[in-house]
Amino acid sequence: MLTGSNLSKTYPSGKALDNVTIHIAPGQICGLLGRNGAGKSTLFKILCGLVKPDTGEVIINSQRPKPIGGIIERPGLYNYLNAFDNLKIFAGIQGAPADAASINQVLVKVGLPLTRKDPVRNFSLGMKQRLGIAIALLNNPECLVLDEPFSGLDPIGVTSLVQLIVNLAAKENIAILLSSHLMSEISKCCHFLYVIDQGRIVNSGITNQLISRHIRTFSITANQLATAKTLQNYEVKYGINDAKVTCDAKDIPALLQNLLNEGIKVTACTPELTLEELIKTPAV
Ligand SMILES: Nc1ncnc2c1ncn2[C@@H]1O[C@H](COP(=O)(O)OP(=O)(O)OP(=O)(O)O)[C@@H](O)[C@H]1O
Repeated sequence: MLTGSNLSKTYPSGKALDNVTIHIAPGQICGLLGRNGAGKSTLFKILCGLVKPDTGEVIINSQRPKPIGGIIERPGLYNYLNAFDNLKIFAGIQGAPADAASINQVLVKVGLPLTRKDPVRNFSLGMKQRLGIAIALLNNPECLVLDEPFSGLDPIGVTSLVQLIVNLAAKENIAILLSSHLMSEISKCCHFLYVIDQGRIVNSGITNQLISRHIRTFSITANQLATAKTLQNYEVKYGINDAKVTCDAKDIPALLQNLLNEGIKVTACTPELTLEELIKTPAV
């Protein structure tokens, strides 16, 4: 169990964290959502013991040799060495088993091929992220913190990293905290979400509940939507291929029926949620 309790931090540039409290249970994946400069990295650095908070404390109940491991900003790698040698060096630094079998086991755990013997400077961003996670996993930590793990990855890279994170939480029973400013990516793998803005937690909750509570925008796809009379009763933004309609979720069945009555066949109706909405309208 990882608990950050009443954490505050002020830099000369201003207040970066303001009385932040978070909890993450073993096997749980928590997402920290926030815009640039919201305080995500500062919180991660405090949790990892890299920055001292002005007030508050971090408590990790752990029987494992390493309470917490993680990647903050980018994984720090020796780019001129291969993945195996990177892991061997970090295992030496962290006092983790550095024999070939143990290193290969970690490579397999994060889905890196044992056959790649070339320097990691040749690796794709996704592979570098995996190697960073492998280094963080050395010594079997209780908690894993990943700062913007999906940044720069293509959709296939995101999907496969999401799968890795989900597997790690479930199989290794690790408490995982990851940050992002993108709703769609973080909502795919997190059990619980915290929303941070200007250093404060402004919203939080079980992911599904938080999302359904705040959805007010639906993307509707159909032919001839621009001429639909039904939509004249709603706030609508027309896109090239869809119309974004603002309304309560309970109004959607009637809206779709009215469109059908007009002869407009809806082919997709997708709920949309932006970070701005989660920041703007906190939970009651
Ligand atoms: N070492 C530092 N010295 C001075 N100010 C800092 C320092 N680190 C962070 N800050 C400031 O604290 C605030 C929060 O920064 P932080 O990096 O924690 O945000 P973030 O949510 O991680 O942003 P991003 O998504 O852009 O990485 C920002 O205003 C930032 O400029």
